[in-house]
Amino acid sequence: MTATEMNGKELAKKVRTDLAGEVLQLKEKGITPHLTVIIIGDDPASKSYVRGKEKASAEIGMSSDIIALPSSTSEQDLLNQIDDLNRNETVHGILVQLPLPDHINEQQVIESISPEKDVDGFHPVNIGKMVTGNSTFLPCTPYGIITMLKAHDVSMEGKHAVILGRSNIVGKPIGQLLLNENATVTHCHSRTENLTEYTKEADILILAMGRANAIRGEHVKNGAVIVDVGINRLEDGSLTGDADFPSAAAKASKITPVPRGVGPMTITMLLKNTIKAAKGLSAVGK
Ligand SMILES: Nc1nc(=O)c2c([nH]1)NC[C@@H]1CN(c3ccc(C(=O)N[C@@H](CCC(=O)O)C(=O)O)cc3)C=[N+]21
Repeated sequence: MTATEMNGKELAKKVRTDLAGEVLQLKEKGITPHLTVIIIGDDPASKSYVRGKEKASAEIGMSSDIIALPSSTSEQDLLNQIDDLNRNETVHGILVQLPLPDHINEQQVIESISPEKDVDGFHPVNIGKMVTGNSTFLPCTPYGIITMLKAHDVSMEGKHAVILGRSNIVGKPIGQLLLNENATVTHCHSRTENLTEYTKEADILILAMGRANAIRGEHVKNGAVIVDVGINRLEDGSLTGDADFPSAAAKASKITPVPRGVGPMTITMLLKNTIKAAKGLSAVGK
């Protein structure tokens, strides 16, 4: 089989056109959806992602601002900033760019963001709602993946979805969302024995372990749907996924490229969550 490409950049463009319409409607009511991004330190990759979020917000008519703090910022200073943003009614979404410096407790910071402004969907309240299937803010990458699979008519019901990777922001939550779609879900990770026995059985294979070009055609079931969440920067500066694209695409029925796959969908879902926050739909009782 030769796979068709699920192009996230093209789908993102379509979805963002719809979102721009929603922003316009909100603006007519006097509400401009606003996202505040906090970035600590000067990691080039983080800075580039944050610029991407700012640009995407502007393109659909939303407003955003970036609070750039030095890597020496104390945890208390960061918590104080978040507290101000929680109280600021003009701010609808708050995103703290991860990873944080070692001296700051990431979980503490995530829990300090008001669940109603947690457009990343990382707060335990929002994770709990996702698990029970009555979500408010779904985490952006898994939400983007499900949106892509549905847009490409991939049936999930009863299918065996195998996930490689168990991070809090991708591996664990995508498993929950696939389960909510009635897939049969297997989580694999770095300690999994005989990994390829699982990958070869996958109808839907989610690659989120961060190992450049590690999964090749010989590890993939004929006709499988592959979603590649890997973002691996090679020495020559180019970006590649966790799949060895040519050989994996030769076996699969559908596959996402890297770049222009899951990444642009992640940002799109962040915009969608921020608009939802601006509508006040996350507030208790609404
Ligand atoms: N609080 C928080 N929320 C996040 O959502 C978050 C985070 N921290 N930390 C880092 C990761 C990574 N992430 C990406 C989003 C878009 C692309 C993306 O659009 N990539 C483009 C290519 C970009 C390039 O060329 O560098 C693409 O795949 O086509 C990539 C990576 C969000 N993250």
